[in-house]
Amino acid sequence: MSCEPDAPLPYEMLSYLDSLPEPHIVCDSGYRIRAANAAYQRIYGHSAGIIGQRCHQASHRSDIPCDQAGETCPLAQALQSGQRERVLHLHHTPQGEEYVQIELAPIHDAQGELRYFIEKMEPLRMHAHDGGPRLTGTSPAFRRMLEMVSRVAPSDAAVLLHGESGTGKELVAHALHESSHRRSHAFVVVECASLAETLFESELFGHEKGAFTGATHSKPGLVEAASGGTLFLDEVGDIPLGMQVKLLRLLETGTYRRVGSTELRHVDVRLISASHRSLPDMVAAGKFRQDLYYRLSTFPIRLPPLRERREDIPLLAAHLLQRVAPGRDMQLTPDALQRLQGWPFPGNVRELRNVLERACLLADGDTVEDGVLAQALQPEAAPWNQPAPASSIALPGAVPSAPGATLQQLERQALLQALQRHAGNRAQLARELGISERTLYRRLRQLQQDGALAPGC
Ligand SMILES: Nc1ncnc2c1ncn2[C@@H]1O[C@H](COP(=O)(O)OP(=O)(O)OP(=O)(O)O)[C@@H](O)[C@H]1O
Repeated sequence: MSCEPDAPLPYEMLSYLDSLPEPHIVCDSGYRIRAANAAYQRIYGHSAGIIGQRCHQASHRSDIPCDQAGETCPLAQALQSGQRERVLHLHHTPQGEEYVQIELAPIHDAQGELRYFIEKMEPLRMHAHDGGPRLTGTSPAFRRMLEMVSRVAPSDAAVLLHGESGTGKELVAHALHESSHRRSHAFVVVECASLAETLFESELFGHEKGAFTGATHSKPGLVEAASGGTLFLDEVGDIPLGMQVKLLRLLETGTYRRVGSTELRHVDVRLISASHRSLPDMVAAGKFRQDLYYRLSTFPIRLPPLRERREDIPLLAAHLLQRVAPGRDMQLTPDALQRLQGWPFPGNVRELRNVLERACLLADGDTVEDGVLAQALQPEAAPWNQPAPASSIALPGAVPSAPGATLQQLERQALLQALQRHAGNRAQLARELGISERTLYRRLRQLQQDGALAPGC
């Protein structure tokens, strides 16, 4: 533990802090850093330099305390409340800028005087694995969402992530798992939209040998695979009604039965679910059980669409350019960046990623000029703006075009036209539309149910 030499802190306190695995610092009420523990030195490696500095200088490179710079300051809050305070801050660290969960505890002396503040710092894990996509953003809307993530991550509460397609729900689910005590166990994704009703139960709960035709051996389900870890139900609104009651039982009792077995099994999983559809509306329409909805949404988190956090586009673009063109050091010109910031992005971050990937393919060098970007944005716009080609194959129940058509009808028409252009290539079609393959699958299934598309198309 390193500590300021001319005013030694109680040895017992320093020795205790050194035994803790998380980075801790000790501050006085004048914001001065008095000591940093061994974990801090191990992780941040520059503790000697920060002793004697003010905490806002060390973490924010700011000469004024956080609360005077428009941020929440846990030390100022604790001075007022006399209690433990928690906040999420964006810190400068030797590894770059990093979101850190801060828990600050006030320490009193024998006379009840407030003497010190012990600050625990835990980085919020923003990606599923090193080198993988990383949750990126600093806008107020993004930070509000992240604050919720950091609050609920350490608990076992069921979290419901809701927001438009492409806003990063799966990425946030990973961040929740990685920032929880379950991170050394499995994170198992259940793609509810792509599981046929007949398969759902056996996929989720597993089955015994001979339970149904083709069950040649017994097989554990996804719930079992997630034991001790996190089960992520993506597009939870697509769970068949008949299955919802079984899921409810799992949530309420922690028990389930494999298909073809009477044996009741126990499992310990944390549940995170996601939906781009409004579950309360589905409850009102009788398509989703209310009791299950309440059970899943102990802690709901809304993911803001990209249009509510346009300030994040430059940072997101820089991050995504590295991902889509590794090793090329791609940059956008100021004009191109401005064009990007004016784009509506109905497909959110996924659409941004696709546009940038196309732009990198179209650009010859390391710079994406405005003209190239405009070209890259076209395929995103094309399905919504182009009239139906004259040679369009007549599909059963094709919807009318404007005037008088509703937005929903136009969207369906655009999808049918795009489908003709990409016959057979669903992945390419999904990329062009800026939606996930799962979302595309759902939309196609809806068209088939409505009779606008022949089954099997
Ligand atoms: N804040 C973010 N920072 C960096 N990348 C992001 C962010 N949000 C989303 N992405 C990227 O955008 C794409 C879509 O994200 P993701 O699949 O998590 O969205 P989703 O909301 O689950 O979509 P859907 O509802 O269609 O399943 C992914 O490539 C992901 O890495």
